[in-house]
Amino acid sequence: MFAATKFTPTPRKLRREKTTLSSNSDCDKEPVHVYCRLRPLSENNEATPCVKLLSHQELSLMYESKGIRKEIRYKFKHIFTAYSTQKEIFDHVAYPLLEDLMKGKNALLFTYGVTGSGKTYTLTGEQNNPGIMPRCIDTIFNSVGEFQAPKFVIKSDKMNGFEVQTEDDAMQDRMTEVRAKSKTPKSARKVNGDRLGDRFSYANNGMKIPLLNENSLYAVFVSYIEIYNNTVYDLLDEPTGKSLQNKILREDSQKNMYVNGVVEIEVKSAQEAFEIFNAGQKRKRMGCTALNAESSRSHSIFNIRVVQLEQIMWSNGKPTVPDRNLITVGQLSLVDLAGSERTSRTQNTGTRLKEASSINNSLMTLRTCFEILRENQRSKGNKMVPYRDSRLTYLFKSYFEGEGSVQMIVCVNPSFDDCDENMHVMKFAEMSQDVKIVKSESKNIMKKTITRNQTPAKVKIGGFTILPDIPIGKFDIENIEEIGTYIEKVGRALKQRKAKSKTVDKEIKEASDDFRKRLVELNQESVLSKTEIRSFKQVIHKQRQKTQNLEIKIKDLETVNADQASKNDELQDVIRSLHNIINEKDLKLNQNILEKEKTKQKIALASEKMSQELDAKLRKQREHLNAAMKAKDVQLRKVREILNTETIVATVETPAETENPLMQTPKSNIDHLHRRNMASSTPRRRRSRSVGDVWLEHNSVKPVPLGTVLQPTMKKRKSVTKLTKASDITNVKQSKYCLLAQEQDIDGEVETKLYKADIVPTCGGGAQVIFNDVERLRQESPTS
Ligand SMILES: Nc1ncnc2c1ncn2[C@@H]1O[C@H](COP(=O)(O)OP(=O)(O)OP(=O)(O)O)[C@@H](O)[C@H]1O
Repeated sequence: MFAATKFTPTPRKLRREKTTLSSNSDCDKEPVHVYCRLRPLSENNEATPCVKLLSHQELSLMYESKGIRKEIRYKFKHIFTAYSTQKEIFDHVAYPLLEDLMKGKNALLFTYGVTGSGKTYTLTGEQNNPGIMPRCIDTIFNSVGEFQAPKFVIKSDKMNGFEVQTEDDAMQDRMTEVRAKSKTPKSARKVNGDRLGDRFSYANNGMKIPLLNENSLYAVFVSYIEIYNNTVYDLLDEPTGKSLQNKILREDSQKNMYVNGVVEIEVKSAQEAFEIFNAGQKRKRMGCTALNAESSRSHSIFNIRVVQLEQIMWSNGKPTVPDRNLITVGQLSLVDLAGSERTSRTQNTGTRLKEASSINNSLMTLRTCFEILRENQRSKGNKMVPYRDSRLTYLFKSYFEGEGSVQMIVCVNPSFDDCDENMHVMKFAEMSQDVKIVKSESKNIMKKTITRNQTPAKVKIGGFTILPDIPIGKFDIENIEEIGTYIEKVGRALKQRKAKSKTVDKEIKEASDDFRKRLVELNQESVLSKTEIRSFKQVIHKQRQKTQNLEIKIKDLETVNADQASKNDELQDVIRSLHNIINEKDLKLNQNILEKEKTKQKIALASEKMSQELDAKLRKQREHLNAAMKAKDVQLRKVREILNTETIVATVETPAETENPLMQTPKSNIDHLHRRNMASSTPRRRRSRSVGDVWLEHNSVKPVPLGTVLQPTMKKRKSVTKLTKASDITNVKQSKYCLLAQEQDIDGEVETKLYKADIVPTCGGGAQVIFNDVERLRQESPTS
């Protein structure tokens, strides 16, 4: 039964799907590199593009919103213009990935963009203008050249691992392949190996990657799969019937995703690789849409794996695979994503519509995964990344969660028709640049090569064929017959010895060969063991160094800790003394508060006493003043009574005064009576009872001239328009007050009112205004 060691590439740390948290520090990570490629505008497009290049790393996208032209800026690692060549893109983006690949590192490169934006053109290119993939193949084969391992020494186990077998076994496999080929009719020779009928080629770019280790042999493997309507198909698989069988995705023991049972072909030349790619390309689902005559309807993934077999022995210019060797595997996945498309633009229906919705769904999941990864990395969160929502993201999980470089080329058609979709693409691209991926490390794995029929070399010690002895006879020297018989015996023995000596020689030669072989084996084993020991020693040395560093760090930390502890003690002392000071201050403060309280109480008592005394004094003074006021009021009343009596007397007794046209308002009932008596005999006249008085005439507004016959007599008067201060009234010279008011009645006639009053001084030094008369002067038109 076939027996071989299995190798699974680059073991990575165990990862949980749910988390992005790993022990890797940020310096072990690098962001997703995002490049942008602008394609030339197609001839039937408008002359002005919707993209303006600002620098090699920045562009602005013009768009219209509510009739207003706006622009948004986006930044990329590098922007390739419509004039950039395929070679420039390869040199800038893919060549560094190939350098890593040859060192056993992993990388994922994918093109992303709107349908028809140039993703396939960038990745595959055209026969006379090859894209990234053919250039990669050429560069790999130019580099490995004569350092290729004989075919089938390394074999894919179709489970993401490799088997290493001896040259003899590899030779047997090669013979089987030749026999199988000769039996297969030419028409049926499709993918595996010979595709002579399909001479698909690209011009060799002549580029090389300097090899690090010339004691290594290399084997290049390719596989080609597509994800169509969220189902995985192997494009290099033989179709069962008309269609390809769908494949399932699996995780290997190292938690790396792989396509179960995928056909992985060892290719020995670039030409062979192109033919295999071309065969797969023919099976890839393409379709004609309104936006692209050759639109990819699926996501396609072309995998290149370079396996490096180290510690090869060279004898007579030929490599020999030893029993044990170091093996390194690097993987480059070139992914041509199907383009996002809006049904409103493509007007797809039926199958195309289903394809479009599946494409858009998987791209949406890719965006969501990136968003959550970024969010988790930013907030150190642990949100579930929905890799399993789409086969595309599930397959790439190893890259996003594990190790490797992830690079994206965003393809942009700068037509205004694509503007809206380009905006979404660029938004995603910009966001992706924030996602960080753990850098890939090349790792060597020690592998033992086991032959299928392993029979360890045996060293023959002893047990050689024994030569017959030469008989020693006793005979009589004179007896010739006895001598003859003895000679015959010796001759026979010699003959036998001679016959057997060849066998013995052969046996000795075999034994010495075995011994030499065993010695070589032991030597090889000791060399390998020495290498192993050396590598173990290196590991131990590194570990020791790490331990020493850690010990130094621990010591440093302990010192820092001790310093901190002493500082802490000092600070505690300071805190304690501060507490004491605070307590003392608190005590003083409390005493002060107590004293203040006492003083307040004293003041309150004193002020209460004083206010009581003042109240008593005030009460006495008030009583005293009230008594004085009452006495004065009595006196005043008496004076007023006397004055009133004098006025009546004066009005009755002075005849001359009856002719006086002065109007005087009667004050008492007596005066009224008197006036009524006079009305029948004398014309209605009024006069002031105090001709000599000084009037304070208060005209708030300038009065309309009266123009009447009867005029108020105020010989001595002081006219004011406003009473502004108390002295206007209290002036002792003024004894009369007259307020003049005019108003118009409904007929437009003016009525003048004179409100007359006495100004009586009060005992407090003020004055009382006592109104006692109103004179109305009213003019009436004879017609009214
Ligand atoms: N940089 C370029 N220079 C010249 N022609 C280009 C360029 N990019 C794309 N094209 C042309 O544009 C057309 C569409 O390109 P391509 O098929 O690569 O688009 P795509 O993004 O892969 O589309 P889909 O997502 O539909 O598969 C092709 O005819 C291609 O030759």
